[in-house]
Amino acid sequence: MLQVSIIGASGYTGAQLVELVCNHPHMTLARTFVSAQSADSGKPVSVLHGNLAHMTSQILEPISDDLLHTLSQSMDLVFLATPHEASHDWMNTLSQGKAKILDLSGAFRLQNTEVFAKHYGFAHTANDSLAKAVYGLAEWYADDIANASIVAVPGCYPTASLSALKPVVQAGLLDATVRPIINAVSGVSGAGRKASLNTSFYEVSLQAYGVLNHRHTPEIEAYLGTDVIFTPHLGNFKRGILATVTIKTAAGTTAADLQNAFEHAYNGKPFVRLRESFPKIDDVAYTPYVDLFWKLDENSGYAVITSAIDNVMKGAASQAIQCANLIANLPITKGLIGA
Ligand SMILES: NC(=O)C1=CN([C@@H]2O[C@H](COP(=O)(O)OP(=O)(O)OC[C@H]3O[C@@H](n4cnc5c(N)ncnc54)[C@H](OP(=O)(O)O)[C@@H]3O)[C@@H](O)[C@H]2O)C=CC1
Ligand SMILES: CC(=O)N[C@@H](CCC(=O)OP(=O)(O)O)C(=O)O
Repeated sequence: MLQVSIIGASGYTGAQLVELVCNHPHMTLARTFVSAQSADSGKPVSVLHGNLAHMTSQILEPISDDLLHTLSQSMDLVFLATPHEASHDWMNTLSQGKAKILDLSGAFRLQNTEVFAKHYGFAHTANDSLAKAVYGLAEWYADDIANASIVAVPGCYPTASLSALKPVVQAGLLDATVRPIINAVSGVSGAGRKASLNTSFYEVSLQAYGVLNHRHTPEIEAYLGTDVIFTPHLGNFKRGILATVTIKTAAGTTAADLQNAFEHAYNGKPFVRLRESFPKIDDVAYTPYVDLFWKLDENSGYAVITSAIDNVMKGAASQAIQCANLIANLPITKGLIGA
């Protein structure tokens, strides 16, 4: 059994990981952590997340530098479901032992440290760890992930956006002179569990934010290889992302070409469902799937692709488990689909 610890286990993605690890037939949840000063340290994780009540009696422990070192030596897998700064500051210590680290934050997704500093607001100084980090978009970088000691699990919007766009780029069907336009709506769980006015029940409506400067724009561009216009929106629902992606296809592209591109990209990829109509958020909420559908106007060359995911699952925790399965040489579906 793989010995697993989760740091940030009281948050939305951390608690989702607790559930997935407890249900995983090859993983044992050894320890769960919150920050050193957390008001929740000493509490059972199931007191904060009642859906876990039947599943675990794990207590949330306060993390410390000494413990990071211990975990690096004693665990097989450590999941970081923590703020970017915390993951950044801890990675060098955590990654020095045998443990493989799966980081759900954005701290190790961008190899360009200037772009990182501009979008994350602090300098990247964990150079050795950054050099080792592999981007965890599981359907696209499986071989690299399988051999990685540090996985930077993608952001939720980049997962939805790249899943829609990469097949088109890979097949050479994108007119690269016209930037893809991504409009995406996320449920409030995307903003994390901490209380804030913007995400309180009475305030949340449907609104664009981060316009033309969201940190996921450079992440999408880095792993797509082309610039995009990305506009996130906050919606008044709990879980899920619906991304509507408008592209100009290369001259002469047919509907059959697009169909072939998606079928080729996702043949044998059990978490990607190529749908026969436009997916809705309820189709994927609380699941590890990406649902895709598209329509091409062959006259104008414009196509609209819809991508739907659960931000906490495929956009974070279940994608991290996919990556862990790859590292452990287990079937990628283990603990997520079927037995
Ligand atoms: N929510 C989502 O849909 C997605 C989130 N992510 C990323 O995953 C990470 C976790 O997100 P999410 O679960 O939403 O966040 P939450 O705010 O819900 O949870 C954050 C967790 O980290 C703990 N924490 C906060 N500060 C520290 C610290 N300095 N040291 C140790 N633990 C700390 C919190 O507990 P406490 O403060 O009590 O210590 C809590 O357990 C973030 O980096 C986020 O950007 C990525 C993809 C999707
Ligand atoms: C609705 C909402 O606020 N969503 C978050 C994205 C969550 C995510 O993917 O997180 P990281 O890239 O930070 O890991 C945001 O826009 O900041």
